[in-house]
Amino acid sequence: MKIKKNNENKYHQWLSTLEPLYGEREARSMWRWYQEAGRPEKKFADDLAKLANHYPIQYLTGYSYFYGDKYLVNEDTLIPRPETEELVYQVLEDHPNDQASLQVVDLGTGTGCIPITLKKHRPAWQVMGIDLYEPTLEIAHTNSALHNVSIQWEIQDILTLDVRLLHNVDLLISNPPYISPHEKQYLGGNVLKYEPHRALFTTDDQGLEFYKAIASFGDKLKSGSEIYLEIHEHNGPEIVRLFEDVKVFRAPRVFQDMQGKNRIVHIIRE
Ligand SMILES: C[S@@+](CC[C@H](N)C(=O)[O-])C[C@H]1O[C@@H](n2cnc3c(N)ncnc32)[C@H](O)[C@@H]1O
Repeated sequence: MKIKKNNENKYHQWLSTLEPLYGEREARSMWRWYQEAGRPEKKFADDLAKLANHYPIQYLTGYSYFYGDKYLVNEDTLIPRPETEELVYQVLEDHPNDQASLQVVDLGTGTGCIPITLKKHRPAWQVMGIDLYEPTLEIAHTNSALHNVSIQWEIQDILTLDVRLLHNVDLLISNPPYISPHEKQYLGGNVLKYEPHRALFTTDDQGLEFYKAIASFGDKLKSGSEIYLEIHEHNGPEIVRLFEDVKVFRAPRVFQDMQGKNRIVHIIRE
């Protein structure tokens, strides 16, 4: 009874602090998330102060969800986004055969949410996840162990990728950094302040450097292989042009997300 009363007080404190910042619905859903995470009681005041400062609840509790599954996250990993679930959905939808043994590579893997989900749904696939940063890949590795799937993890720079890795690849997938430096001003404080900038930003003004690198590997991919890319909603035409210019690809298809925004580009190697 005492505990319940204590929890009630906390709940009121929670709502009065977070509702003005996040709205009622979000503040309540964050409360449920917090309860589920089972944080130690003595951390409550500190945790609430962090959340009031827009620290993501996913980093606070150490996990997030992707495609219905739980993933460890920390400040070395981007928090997986719903748009990326649509990318994975498209790949699975286009490749329903769970017996085919395809070679799949995910460039810029973060938590490993893309390759792990693909491997869970298509166990016959051989899947590799690449990232430049060791602490990020450590989280991806732990996530694959938690999900009990076997993925090959590689440290590589996408911009100077060892193209021998692409030799036998059937599906190349990437949600690379695609926000240009001058768009920083439009990002929410929580994203800008706490999520890893190396996962978000490009160094070029158009946010295209990773797509340019991937298009340049084009001739190293085998005939019939496919590329699936998550893109910035404003960059569809430029990215299509980049791949058209290389002349080894069929006309790229652009898919819209549930909000009707350009979000995925699909390209097939001739
Ligand atoms: C937008 S995040 C995507 C993470 C994850 N795939 C997802 O969808 O949630 C981009 C990822 O690319 C990685 N990255 C950034 N620059 C890189 C580079 N030059 N080479 C390889 N990986 C890089 C970042 O560490 C980050 O994990």
